[in-house]
Amino acid sequence: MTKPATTPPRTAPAVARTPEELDRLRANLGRVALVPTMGALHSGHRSLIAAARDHADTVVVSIFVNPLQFGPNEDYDRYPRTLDDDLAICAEDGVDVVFAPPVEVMYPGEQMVTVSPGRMGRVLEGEFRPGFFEGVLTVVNKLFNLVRPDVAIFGQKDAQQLSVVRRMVRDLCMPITVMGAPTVRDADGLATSSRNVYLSPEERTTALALSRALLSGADASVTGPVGILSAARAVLDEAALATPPVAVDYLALVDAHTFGEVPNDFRGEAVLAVAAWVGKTRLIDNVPLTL
Ligand SMILES: Nc1ncnc2c1ncn2[C@@H]1O[C@H](COP(=O)(O)OP(=O)(O)OP(=O)(O)O)[C@@H](O)[C@H]1O
Ligand SMILES: CC(C)(CO)[C@@H](O)C(=O)[O-]
Ligand code: BAL
Repeated sequence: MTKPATTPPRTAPAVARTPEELDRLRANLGRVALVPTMGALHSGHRSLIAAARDHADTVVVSIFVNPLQFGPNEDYDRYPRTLDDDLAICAEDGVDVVFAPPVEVMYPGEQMVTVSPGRMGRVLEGEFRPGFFEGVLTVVNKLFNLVRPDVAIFGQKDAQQLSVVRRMVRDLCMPITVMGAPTVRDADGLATSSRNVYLSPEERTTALALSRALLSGADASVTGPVGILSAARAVLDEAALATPPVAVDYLALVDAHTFGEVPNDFRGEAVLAVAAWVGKTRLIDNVPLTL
């Protein structure tokens, strides 16, 4: 006789919406891991939650679409908000606490004091999204102060964000370990992202050029920075002629620690990063390379 398949019991996470509710849950948490998110959870977020489980006794997921990191013409208003589905995923993945504050709780008045990312935050994403990293670091700082995690997990998919957060923790002596988790991709290579829901089927097909370009660059890694960039650029140039086209904001090969562009004789950890528009959707992707 075969044993019937059993599904593990689902326990709904405790949900806190205010710092006070969070404080009431604080007793006996042991080692705490925080996974900061903007919700609309997908397989990428779930991999961060799994990594958090491996490194802590208590997993806290924050869900907050942070207005401070969106520019005036960006997608703050239409960003997907799917809290009920997110809570079901958190229950399935054994998240202990979800911190989902309303905007008034995180920003009760004018945010006069903010965190500056320095020059690392002014290139690539920082150049195309002015104020973005200042908004990210300010909210991440608030989340760290409210949740007080021992470890915080961020995705390599947002490689510059991961590096800038690491640098904030180092430069401001914050007692937190920052961990990076690898990029999760769909079977066709597209990095999973909450914004992928904006893509029409045709746009999604075009969008595959981003991961193809990165793969092509990585395959050319023995040829050095110039060869890597021209291999990736060739794929993107072709995709610029597709219907609908890919419109590139940047393609860059940068030092993984400083996000400065690498010289041709560079040796060390690098990141080949791309940001591009497909229709009205802006996508980013990257691949880490050791040169
Ligand atoms: N495909 C992925 N693989 C690994 N980590 C990911 C992936 N997508 C997002 N993350 C990580 O999840 C965390 C929360 O990101 P966020 O909620 O902004 O999701 P997102 O899918 O990146 O959304 P967006 O579409 O806004 O870029 C970040 O640390 C981010 O790097
Ligand atoms: C880190 C973060 C949750 C801050 O709002 C956001 O930038 C994100 O989801 O990557
Ligand atoms: N995933 C980074 C958050 C943002 O694009 O606003």
